[in-house]
Amino acid sequence: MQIAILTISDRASRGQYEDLSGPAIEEWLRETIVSPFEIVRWIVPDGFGPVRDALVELCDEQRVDLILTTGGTGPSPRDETPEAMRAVMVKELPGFGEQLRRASLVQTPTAILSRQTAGTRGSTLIINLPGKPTSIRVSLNAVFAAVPYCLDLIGAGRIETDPARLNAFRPVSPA
Ligand SMILES: Nc1ncnc2c1ncn2[C@@H]1O[C@H](COP(=O)(O)OP(=O)(O)OP(=O)(O)O)[C@@H](O)[C@H]1O
Ligand SMILES: Nc1nc2c(c(=O)[nH]1)N[C@H]1C(S)=C(S)[C@@H](COP(=O)(O)O)O[C@H]1N2
Repeated sequence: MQIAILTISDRASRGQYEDLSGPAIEEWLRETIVSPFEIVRWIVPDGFGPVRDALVELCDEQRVDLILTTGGTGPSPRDETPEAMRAVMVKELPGFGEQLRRASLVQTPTAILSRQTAGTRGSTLIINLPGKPTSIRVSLNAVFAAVPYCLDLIGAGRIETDPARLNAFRPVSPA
């Protein structure tokens, strides 16, 4: 089971500030997932090309099971994560974006500015999170219960979570 964390930020990619969002995602995953997994961490600048190329390579060459992106989802001219997602995803899962924006609205009225979404390419699930480090926990807490079953459905690796932190929901199919 390989999980990629893709930080999308002009300034973090240039070393102008320390990437705090990628490490916040890694910390949350290490606290929550109890089955074996490896983490790959990449940082790319904003913009369509770098994000598209990173997503394609992580899906098609590295064959990771899950990609969590952070950043580039807003309306600023350089925010093109959703455009790159549209070029890369084969199936969009719009429920992720709906739930993520709803959960973040509790923190900030500007949550609706995020155009974040999720989707699959082959047996990889890609989920977008906003760039702000403080958005990470609320976002992952809001949607991750559905992630292990989604990975089962697309033929990706299996994730078990610590039930004290998060109950992964897997519907029981009738015998
Ligand atoms: N990976 C990150 N690590 C730490 N702080 C971040 C990160 N991404 C975003 N931020 C913070 O959140 C703010 C708003 O995020 P946004 O994605 O709009 O970044 P930005 O202002 O476009 O910066 P950048 O030039 O890095 O892309 C940033 O100004 C920064 O303070
Ligand atoms: N939980 C949470 N969600 C949030 C925010 C935040 O601070 N916390 N910032 C919002 C803002 S101000 C913007 S512009 C969008 C897009 O951010 P991004 O371009 O860094 O992805 O996410 C929104 N979602």
